[in-house]
Amino acid sequence: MSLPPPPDILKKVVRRKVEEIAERSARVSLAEMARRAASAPAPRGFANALLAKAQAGVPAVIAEFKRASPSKGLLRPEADPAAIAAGYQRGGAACLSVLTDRDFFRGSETDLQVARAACALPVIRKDFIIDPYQVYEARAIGADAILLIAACLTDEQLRELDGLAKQSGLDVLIEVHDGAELERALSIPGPLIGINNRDLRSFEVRLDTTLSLLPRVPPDRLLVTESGILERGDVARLTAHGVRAFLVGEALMRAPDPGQALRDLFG
Ligand SMILES: O=P(O)(O)OC[C@@H](O)[C@@H](O)c1c[nH]c2ccccc12
Repeated sequence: MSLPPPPDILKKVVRRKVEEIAERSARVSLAEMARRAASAPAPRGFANALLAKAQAGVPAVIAEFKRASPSKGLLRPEADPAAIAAGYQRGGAACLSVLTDRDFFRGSETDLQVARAACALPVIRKDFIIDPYQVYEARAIGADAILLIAACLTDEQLRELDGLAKQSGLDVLIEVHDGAELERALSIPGPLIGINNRDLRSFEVRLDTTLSLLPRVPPDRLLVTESGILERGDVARLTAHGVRAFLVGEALMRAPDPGQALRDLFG
């Protein structure tokens, strides 16, 4: 895993997504996917689960199921989503995040469905969502929320996908990495703002990304700090600056017992 990253993995992933969406909508039409979305079971309330923890003064943690990533290679390729999701719930997670991208993260829709069925936690579909088709698909497979990454969407796409998600009953986590993206995200109403400490273009991770943008996040938004939270010191540093919500993957997925690792990190 010491190879340098491709110059812009985000572009590469988005190019592949465009192909993937064409393949998928040839198999299951947009209209059919919209029907499946409309008949999916009621969402579990992703944003509310986070807000409840944060308001209670305990860290609101989104614990992530991730088998592999372009930046870290294989983390736990044979992991069992049911066992890990149940462990995350026992470990005190507020919510679950499941990577569904296949080609870059070795995830799948099935991983999300299996993980969600094994616990009572609300689940966010972690993928590169660029098209309404994927929003319906998220709802159809039972997701309670989706991630929208500002870096790969125009303002118009952000608004359209956000609106469609909310109409479908999904909560939305808008992810930003710099001040310009934060301004764009703040123009869209909603309780959650994700700040990704990892630059998806270079893979560089700096917790200072969160700390430097934090003063610009209004108090009526819940800031979710994402990526690179590896040890208790990281949590302490962010908490000391008022951060109340965390998205953590690698540190948990690499541990022998991910649920216990969650407790150790935040307990
Ligand atoms: O494994 P980490 O460093 O704890 O990071 C988790 C999560 O933030 C990361 O997986 C992530 C954040 N935004 C993304 C967008 C796409 C794919 C993955 C991500």
